[in-house]
Amino acid sequence: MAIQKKHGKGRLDKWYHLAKEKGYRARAAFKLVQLNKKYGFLEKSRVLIDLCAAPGSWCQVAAETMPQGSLIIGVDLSPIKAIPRCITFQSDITTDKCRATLRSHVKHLKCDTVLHDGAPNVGISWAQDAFSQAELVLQSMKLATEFLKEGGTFVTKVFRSKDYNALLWVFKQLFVSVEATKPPSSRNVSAEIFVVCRGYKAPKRLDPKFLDAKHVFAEVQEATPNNEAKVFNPEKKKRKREGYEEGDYTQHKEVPVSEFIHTTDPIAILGTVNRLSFEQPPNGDLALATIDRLPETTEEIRKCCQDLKVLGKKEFRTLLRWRMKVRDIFGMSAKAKKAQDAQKEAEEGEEVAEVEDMDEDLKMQEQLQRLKELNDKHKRKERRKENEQKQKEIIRMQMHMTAPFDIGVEQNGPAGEGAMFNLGTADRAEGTARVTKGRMEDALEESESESENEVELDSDEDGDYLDRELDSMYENYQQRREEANAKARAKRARKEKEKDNGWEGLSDRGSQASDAESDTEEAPLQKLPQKNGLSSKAAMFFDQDIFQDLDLPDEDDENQDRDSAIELEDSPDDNSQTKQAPKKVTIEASAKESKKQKKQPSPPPDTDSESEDDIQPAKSQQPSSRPEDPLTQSGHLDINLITTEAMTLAQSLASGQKRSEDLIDDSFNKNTYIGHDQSHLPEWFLDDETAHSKPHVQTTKAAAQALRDKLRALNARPIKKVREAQGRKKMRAAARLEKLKRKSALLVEDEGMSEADKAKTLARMISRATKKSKPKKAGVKVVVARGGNRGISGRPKGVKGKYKIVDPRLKKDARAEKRLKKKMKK
Ligand SMILES: C[S@@+](CC[C@H](N)C(=O)[O-])C[C@H]1O[C@@H](n2cnc3c(N)ncnc32)[C@H](O)[C@@H]1O
Repeated sequence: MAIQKKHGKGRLDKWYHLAKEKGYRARAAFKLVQLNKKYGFLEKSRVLIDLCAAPGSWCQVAAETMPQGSLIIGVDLSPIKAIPRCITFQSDITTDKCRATLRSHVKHLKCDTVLHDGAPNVGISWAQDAFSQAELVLQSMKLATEFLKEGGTFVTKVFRSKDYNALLWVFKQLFVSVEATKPPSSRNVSAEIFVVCRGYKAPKRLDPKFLDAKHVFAEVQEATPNNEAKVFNPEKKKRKREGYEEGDYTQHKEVPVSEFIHTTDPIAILGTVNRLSFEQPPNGDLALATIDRLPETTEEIRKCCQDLKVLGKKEFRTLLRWRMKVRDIFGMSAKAKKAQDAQKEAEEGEEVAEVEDMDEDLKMQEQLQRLKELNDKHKRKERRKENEQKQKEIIRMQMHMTAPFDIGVEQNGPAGEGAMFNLGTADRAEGTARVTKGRMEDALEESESESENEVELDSDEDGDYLDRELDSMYENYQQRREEANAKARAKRARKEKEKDNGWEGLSDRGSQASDAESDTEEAPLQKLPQKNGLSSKAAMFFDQDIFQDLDLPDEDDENQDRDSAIELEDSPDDNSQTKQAPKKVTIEASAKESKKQKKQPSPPPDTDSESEDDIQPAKSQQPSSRPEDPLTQSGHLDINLITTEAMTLAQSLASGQKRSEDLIDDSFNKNTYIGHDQSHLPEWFLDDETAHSKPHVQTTKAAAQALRDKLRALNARPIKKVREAQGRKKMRAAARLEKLKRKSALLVEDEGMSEADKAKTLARMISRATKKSKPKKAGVKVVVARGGNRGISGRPKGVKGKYKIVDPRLKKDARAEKRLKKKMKK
């Protein structure tokens, strides 16, 4: 019998509930009830044998239906709980023992009916797996022929299979009437059929071939079994609707454990065998005894060996692992053999090259590989950091924030012990020129090629291991912050963009410069300002952006430069000029200007200076050449104060609290020029500095209030569209008035008209001209009865004035009607 889950689908059908209600042990009881209803054999029977009777529901039905005092004997592989008026015992119906027991119960009597409802339980217990269904039927029929009286009935279950016809043929030889039927209580999905054989012919002599499976069932070649699939995918086992394998009479296969250990194909054994036995054969097996005694042979292993058919993947793996261990112990594995050979050779005194086990070797290699990768990763990180530092230095140098000697360019030797970026090394490799040209790729290449040296140089001995740790921790912290905070992400992106832009701009400039001076390949530090005999440090200092804006007038053209963006007002007595100051000092404009200048690097400073000794900072651009003029086309200044700081400044300038010179003075502060080398400072420190180390700009309440008022007034203004519409209206009214004036003048001059008519016409014209257009009549609002408005009575929500609720189909229907009419016309 195939295993059926108690709570499987379809299991708890009406027959199940009915059986429970009636007190039958199985729903199968109704199959017999229905068969008997159709053929009526139970009522006539006095002696009945029920083969494969457990749990005993057929016996129950028989006991209920058969006449009082009838003999009912039930036999099964499984134990059957006692049933009133029934004799039951546990036995295999295919054995002689069972036949003998039956004989002992039946004694001299002959049976009226033999029932057989057996089905081998494949994969549950070896004993139940012994015979295929068809063979079991044949066995049961063998018993039936022995115990049935002439005219007796044999009821058996058969599965639809290729053996079915052969079985029927045999039945027909022995019985007068053979009928196959499927009672309603038998599930449709089940392949079972019940064959009711009536009128046993009771031949005096029965050809044994009739009951020999070999002769009855045709031999069918079996396909090669896939043992691995059986072992590792037991759950994928297909249910055998067509009965069970043939030709294998002893389906229960048992092999000694020692065979499993010895075999070269353990999976085949696990897939085909039912049990691995620890039982000693009659002549004894030493290997088996040893395996049995091994500590590796645990209780779990023994249990697994008991019944292989019920094992899962995990258990099979356990068994295979155990086999490997035992083979190692017995010296049967390749590993053990190698070790043995080595030992043997060593004993023989020969020189033995020790060959390590392959697995160990691999493990070692893997470990080494891992270590190497770790090391490489660390090195790569170090290199990246170095390159970043170099990049920063170069940018700073390009921006003239660092004097060459700060980074050791002016020195011939290395820049010192603790220098992060050793240009001396780069110089040796002809890298300085390229570096100063802004060719970062080259510098990177260079640094790559020198990576090994650098790594060595920058070892932990340099004492900055902790710094690096701190840096990496800070990097991690920033990453975490960026992940959690979109603002931080945006800031980072901005920073990176700025970095990129800055670099490109500088590269361009650098490349332009290098183009200009392309003849000299080796032009070290071409961009370093060397003008007017200034020391490179001084030139660098005055080359900063901040000096580009500053137009220090020459004594000659001092008076001509009054139109420059920031005008120096030297004469406080000149009131008119002082009053004009806020207009002339365009804070926003100059801010924009300086920003622009930052973006567009100023052209190289003029070297045609007259005096070589004078400190001659770069001239600022003349107003005419400025891309943005603070004066608009209308001649007004484009002043747009949008920050409190700007407003404060403007107010203080307007009220005379501050002069433009003060502004210039204020712009020189500790944050203006970062002359010192910051390359050694950690990133987290620099970040913090950029965030907080800024000049503090004073703001006043009055400025804030003025800005607020300004914005309020701005907000109170109608929007452009409305203003335009209002203007158009005014224009139209003016045009109408003009027309009226012209007409009235003509009217007055008309002599043909009486004064009364003139007055009338004039009044009409005036009333027409001043007549306001009637306000549009509020129409009826159409509300479609859809969504929340469906089926409502009363005013729909949010609808004011007149309304009409319309059906959503109204429009479509109206259209359809139109269409129909059109068709009809045609
Ligand atoms: C479907 S059940 C029988 C149900 C039973 N007719 C009833 O009314 O409860 C099939 C039974 O056949 C039994 N069986 C299978 N092979 C057997 C064998 N070789 N000898 C005895 N019983 C066997 C199984 O133990 C199982 O209990």
